[in-house]
Amino acid sequence: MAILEMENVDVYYGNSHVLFDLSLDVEENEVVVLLGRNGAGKTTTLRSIVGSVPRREGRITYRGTDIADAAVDRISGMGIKLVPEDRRIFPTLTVHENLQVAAETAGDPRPVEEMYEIFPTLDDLRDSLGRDLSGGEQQMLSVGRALVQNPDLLLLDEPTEGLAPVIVEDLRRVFREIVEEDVTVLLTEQNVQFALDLAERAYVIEKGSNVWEGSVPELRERDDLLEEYLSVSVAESD
Ligand SMILES: Nc1ncnc2c1ncn2[C@@H]1O[C@H](COP(=O)(O)OP(=O)(O)OP(=O)(O)O)[C@@H](O)[C@H]1O
Repeated sequence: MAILEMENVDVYYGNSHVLFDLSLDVEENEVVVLLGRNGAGKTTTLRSIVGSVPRREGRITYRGTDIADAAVDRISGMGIKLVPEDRRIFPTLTVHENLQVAAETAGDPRPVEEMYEIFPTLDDLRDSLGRDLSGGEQQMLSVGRALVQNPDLLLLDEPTEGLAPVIVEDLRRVFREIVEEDVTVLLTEQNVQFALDLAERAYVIEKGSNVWEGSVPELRERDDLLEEYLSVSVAESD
């Protein structure tokens, strides 16, 4: 059963029309990836789900409740947590404090210590300030801050952006463990290889519109789509 449903959604920034009749759904315990080039509308789609940009047309429902006009706090309170592209950790708090603050603001948090089991790298950095972490460590902390809040649906916006390949490899291992925990995830990615490795189902969007949806194994066979909309070859995505 779909827990999140977006139907025929249109979003504007001022007069600029950015999402056109966009539809997608995410089922419980599924990992779904939203793929598309720079500027395709991936971030805007996630923002419309969490309520930070209003939709002008269309329906967005979460577990059967209409959330299209709901406030950001209410949507967060329903268990939808976004890890934004810019990570937004607290630079002057330690790793441990960052996790504690996130846990304290959640209704039903997980124990902070569990985050150190998922991210052993963070365990060694408990007393380090957020601003002193590398990009990969910040990304782990940012995901840890969302996970400690025990999300019902985790939205990840380009988690590998700007990270060195060796760090992406590390993240891939950690994310695999996370998705095996039965968390429901909708992620956006430009790193097709990373995305196809984690997700079960994919949507491809171009200029704010759906151009394809299907299973990841099907997408791997679609060299034409990967080249046309994502500028990668099948060989690169293997
Ligand atoms: N705050 C804003 N005001 C006006 N236009 C915006 C704003 N944010 C994004 N846009 C425009 O909306 C379109 C979709 O942007 P969006 O960030 O959703 O794409 P994306 O697929 O996430 O790409 P990226 O990988 O660059 O983040 C782009 O044309 C972008 O320039």
